[in-house]
Amino acid sequence: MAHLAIEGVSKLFGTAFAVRDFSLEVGDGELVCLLGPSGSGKSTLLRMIGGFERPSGGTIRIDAKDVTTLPPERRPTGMVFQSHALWTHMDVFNNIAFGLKLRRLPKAEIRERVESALALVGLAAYGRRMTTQLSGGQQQRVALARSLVLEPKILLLDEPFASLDQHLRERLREEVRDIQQRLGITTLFVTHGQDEALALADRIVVMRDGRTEQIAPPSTIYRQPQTAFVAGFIGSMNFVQSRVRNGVCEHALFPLAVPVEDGPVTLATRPEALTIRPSDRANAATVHRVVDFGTHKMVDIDLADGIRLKAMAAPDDRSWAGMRVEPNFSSFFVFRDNELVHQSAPATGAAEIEELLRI
Ligand SMILES: Nc1ncnc2c1ncn2[C@@H]1O[C@H](COP(=O)(O)OP(=O)(O)OP(=O)(O)O)[C@@H](O)[C@H]1O
Repeated sequence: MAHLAIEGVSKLFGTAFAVRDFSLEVGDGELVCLLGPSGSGKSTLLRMIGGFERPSGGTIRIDAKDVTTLPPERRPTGMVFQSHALWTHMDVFNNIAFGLKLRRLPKAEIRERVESALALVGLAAYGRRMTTQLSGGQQQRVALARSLVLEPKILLLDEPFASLDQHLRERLREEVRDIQQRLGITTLFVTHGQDEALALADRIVVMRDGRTEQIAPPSTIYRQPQTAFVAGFIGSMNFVQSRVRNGVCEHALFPLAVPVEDGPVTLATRPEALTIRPSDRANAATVHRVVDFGTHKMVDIDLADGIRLKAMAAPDDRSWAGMRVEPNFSSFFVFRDNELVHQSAPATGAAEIEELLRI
């Protein structure tokens, strides 16, 4: 178990910041996901924590000890990369034992620790296999065991399952979560998959251009996004450019009262917070497309002014195809210059979020 404190860390490559003034504390046994688009600085940050990259500024502490300039082998961290780089001339056992042999541990202890690491990742019977005779998922499990066998205080995972198919990825991430909880190991997990972050994390750090957009537990990130970027990056979101005049967000079809200063705003609402009802108003929206997911229907509607919104409808027999409808927002967000300036009454319930994640 370990506590990680990152304070004002930056990384410059030439004149460009890959990570800028980044701060984060990760508690004992916590699993934090770094989530963000390609190039947002996730890997660079992880590599700095692991000692593979030296920060241009700031400090990194593990259990109050400053490790900012220590090389990887002198840090209590273990890193698993996207490409596992196993040794092909060694069998699974020796791949995992390698780090322990470097530490000159007694043979019996090495055997015991490798065997328990193999059991932990579900490969107890594979010690004598060559790594070339393993599937992609098994190879990633070996890479994980190779890290865990060194008993790191902090586990760093850089998109470890990115090259695997969806089904296997889901299974392995559940296994990692189980192992992580069983060992109580402080973990940072880099991903650009929002499902992965929502499924795994105690807290999510949403990154953009080397900076933090928001740090919060998954349900808060989903239900109370603090920026338009976070709102659009996690889950499905409808955005409508609008303007507030005298406390009303003006739109012909859905004028909404919003207590913010006059001026341009971005209105945002999740599909599950947008209901539709049949309408014969002259400027009613028309249903463009209906996709039936079994648990619910996703209905694309076109407003008279060319805006397309996604609404969620009940999985009943009603055919919305081609109908004229009126939208109704049960909850919405208002952003100005990327910042949240207003959120209507509580957003969607946990059951709806779960349903959404099953899509
Ligand atoms: N060794 C390097 N030299 C120069 N620029 C680099 C180097 N490593 C990373 N960068 C740049 O730093 C920025 C952040 O890269 P990084 O790999 O940390 O992003 P990422 O969020 O992990 O992206 P991805 O999801 O694609 O892995 C990018 O603009 C990248 O081009």
